[in-house]
Amino acid sequence: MTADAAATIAAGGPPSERDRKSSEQGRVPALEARGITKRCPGALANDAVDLTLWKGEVHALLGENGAGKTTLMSILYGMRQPDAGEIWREGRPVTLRSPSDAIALGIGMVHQHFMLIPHFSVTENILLGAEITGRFGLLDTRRARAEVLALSRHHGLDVDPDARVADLPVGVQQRVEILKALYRKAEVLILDEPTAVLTPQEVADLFVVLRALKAQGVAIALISHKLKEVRAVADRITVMRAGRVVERTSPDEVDERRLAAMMVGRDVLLTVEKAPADPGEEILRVEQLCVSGGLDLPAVNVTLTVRAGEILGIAGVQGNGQTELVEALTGLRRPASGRVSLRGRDVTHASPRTLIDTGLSHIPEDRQRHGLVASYSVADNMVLSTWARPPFAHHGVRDERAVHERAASLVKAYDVRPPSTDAAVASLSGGNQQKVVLARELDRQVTLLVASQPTRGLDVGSIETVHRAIVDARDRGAAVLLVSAELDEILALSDRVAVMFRGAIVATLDAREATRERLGLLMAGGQATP
Ligand SMILES: Nc1ncnc2c1ncn2[C@@H]1O[C@H](COP(=O)(O)OP(=O)(O)OP(=O)(O)O)[C@@H](O)[C@H]1O
Repeated sequence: MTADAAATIAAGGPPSERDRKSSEQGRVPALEARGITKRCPGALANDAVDLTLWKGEVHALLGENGAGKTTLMSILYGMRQPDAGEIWREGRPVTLRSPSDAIALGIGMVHQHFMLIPHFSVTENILLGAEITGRFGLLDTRRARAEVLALSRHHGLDVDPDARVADLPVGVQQRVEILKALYRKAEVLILDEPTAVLTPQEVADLFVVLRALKAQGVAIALISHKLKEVRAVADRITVMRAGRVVERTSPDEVDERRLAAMMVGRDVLLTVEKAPADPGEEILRVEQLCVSGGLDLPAVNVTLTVRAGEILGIAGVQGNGQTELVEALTGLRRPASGRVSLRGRDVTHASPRTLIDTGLSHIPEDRQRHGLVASYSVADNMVLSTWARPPFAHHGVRDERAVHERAASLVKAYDVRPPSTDAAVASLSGGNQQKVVLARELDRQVTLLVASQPTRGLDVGSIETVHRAIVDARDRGAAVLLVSAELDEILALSDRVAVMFRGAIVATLDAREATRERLGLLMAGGQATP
């Protein structure tokens, strides 16, 4: 086994110091992928990938969008089957036909989109599919509740077993997902971009949990695009590019810049270069816009303005009304009262179509729901709002050549991979889907750009492209409203920063006065300091 492991590692690159030491000590890996290959239409998603997970380590999987990380993790969790290669669990080859096989072997996974039932309690969610029954097959809820409580105490995962999942913040819901895996006796835990939807405090809390699990011997595989976090929590790092493992390293061997370059195969600017703003006429005026929130959401009441040639960043912890505000501004939600004007024209109740015709571009927070038609091709998505007009149609007849020529040039300009205009958008990785939205929205005369979480799920190289594109739109005279839960993004791009808390804008600062600390305090409901 030890020699095999060493051979496996050698096949995909040099073994790291730790691999070597552990092999020498005769330890058996918790989980191993050996030569995993997975072909997808138009892409080799995994190409002879080797990965070794040791007990008691956090192993980060990094890679540019479309590198094959999710595919590999889905295979290790039995959701997809490889075309070639083997999976070994504690020194034995195993076959994973489904997630139930993986769970039975002590492998758990927490997906990016949680799989919990919102109206069930924490205990009910954890038990689902693994119910404890007493005599006569009846559910033993008291015992189940006690076990959930004991498990959460044992692992330091603080949750109320009786709370309704829908009432819990995202970070706590994630704890429920982790507990669900641990309840099924997971010794290997796969986490797919676990910090993408968390607030900075929730990220810190999660890392405390991960370190505790590690100390108890759990092997943790973690997909992430956030290099700072990877360096903070990982013991080892495997970097993938175009389906292959390209580097194996550890946080003490590399800095962020080097990691970024490993991921995308070139140097990446981790900061955006931009000239000071030169704001022109007022483009967007929002006056006491009231939008009613959902069941558990705050009502929104906002007043703001954005001028041509400036970026107004809206900072805030997610769930403070940003989504409702953006939906009201882009015609997706009816405001209850107030007024919105675009270049002086009242557009308070305008339809998305009218808004697009007035010069609105929108990068939506949820690209699957509001940005793309997944079953349509890349080309069709690129012309989603313009296909019935010249140059893409004449007298009601679509000009296929014009559509494909435009789509091909956008695919090239935004580096969409694979570079096909015919591929269904559903087959692209998340980051590449985002590039399609971005290309379409910026490829027209933009008066107002509303960009909501524009780089969520994107790799550092793509973030650089998106940030550049947003600053370029500003420099061409667009007014930009940027909504982001990422403080780094707000600080990097904004000329002014407004902080949203409980549905209201609690402060607006010049970007030069906005520091992480100051914004963090305001985002948590603190007072602005002079
Ligand atoms: N079901 C599928 N059909 C066609 N192509 C697919 C399918 N699943 C994955 N692919 C392709 O396989 C490659 C790897 O995708 P995967 O989702 O694993 O990447 P990733 O590294 O997780 O990317 P991201 O960071 O953007 O989530 C991509 O080129 C993707 O287009």
